[in-house]
Amino acid sequence: MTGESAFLSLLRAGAADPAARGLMDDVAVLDVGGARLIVTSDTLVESVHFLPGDPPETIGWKLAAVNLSDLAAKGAKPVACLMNYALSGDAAWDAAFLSGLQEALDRYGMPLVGGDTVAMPAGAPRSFSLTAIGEATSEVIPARSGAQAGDILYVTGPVGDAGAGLTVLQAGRDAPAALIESYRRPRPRVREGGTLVSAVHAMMDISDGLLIDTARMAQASGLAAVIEHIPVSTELAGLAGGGIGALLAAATAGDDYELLFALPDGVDPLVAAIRVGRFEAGEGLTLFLDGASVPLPPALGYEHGT
Ligand SMILES: Nc1ncnc2c1ncn2[C@@H]1O[C@H](COP(=O)(O)OP(=O)(O)OP(=O)(O)O)[C@@H](O)[C@H]1O
Ligand SMILES: Cc1ncc(C[n+]2csc(CCOP(=O)(O)O)c2C)c(N)n1
Ligand SMILES: [Mg+2]
Repeated sequence: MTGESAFLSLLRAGAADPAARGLMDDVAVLDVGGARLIVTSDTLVESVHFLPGDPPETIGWKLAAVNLSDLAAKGAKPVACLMNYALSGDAAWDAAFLSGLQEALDRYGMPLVGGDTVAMPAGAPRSFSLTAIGEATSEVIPARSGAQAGDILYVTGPVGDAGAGLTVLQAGRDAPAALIESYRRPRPRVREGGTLVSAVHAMMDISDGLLIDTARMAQASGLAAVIEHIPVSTELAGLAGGGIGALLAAATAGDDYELLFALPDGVDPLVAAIRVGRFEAGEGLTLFLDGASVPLPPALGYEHGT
């Protein structure tokens, strides 16, 4: 057993508490004294989640943003967060990281209320974790598992910009600033999540890629999903073209932090959204683009340890 999904399967076997939602969701949901808290935790590791040369302000921003994105996926209102910080060995770098973190926390109203600080052995990669706490804003908190046959699948924006930004940064090439910005400073869809929460049958954020995250929603819901459209930005189309290779790269790169949600056919999403597919009885994921069936790529998205 090496990969992330195999390890999660082991964890799921022991996740009996209802708050865990079977470890099949973006968050835990805790009933505490009449209130419902939404809790999520994410880690960023140097050379895994960000590049060693990325500006430290953007890494602080991204640590907050990836957690806020999971809260957004449940329509939760941010309440507070805790951070586990490994000193970088460079005080100016640490201060710049904190300024970027604070900017995001101020923007989305999520105060830092605690955490822990350590130093790592010399040469260790930088690594930071944040645990975000939100408050439910709806009676039913959407899971990944609620999609129904006939539902339409939407995303709140195009996919693949961040992945393309990473690719050009890794290659040391020039790229439209928007792509690099998407990679370094993702914008969590907190407002959209709050609007969508009462209408959707299922909702999650796209962190690992449109294809793999759709497959997860389909599996959690006991349905088949058909992807019929892979939306890309004009910047990405300008850089990579609209060929099938470019579209599949966009749908599998991950780091998008758009919301992916299922709505009954005919229901208006009420936020800017792009229709990407539908759910039907059965199981698995199929791709059907421009009226033709397209074989799935070997990897549907990003998975640690594979
Ligand atoms: N080491 C762990 N211990 C306990 N639960 C875990 C662990 N790793 C993941 N989980 C849980 O497994 C579930 C699925 O995790 P997954 O990483 O697929 O979702 P996510 O947090 O939305 O994604 P991302 O990490 O890309 O933001 C979540 O409920 C998560 O809290
Ligand atoms: C340097 C570098 N290489 C690769 C990637 C791509 N990447 C890493 S983790 C992840 C999924 C989300 O993370 P998690 O599942 O841990 O929340 C993605 C898409 C990156 N961001 N930076
Ligand atoms: Mg998530």
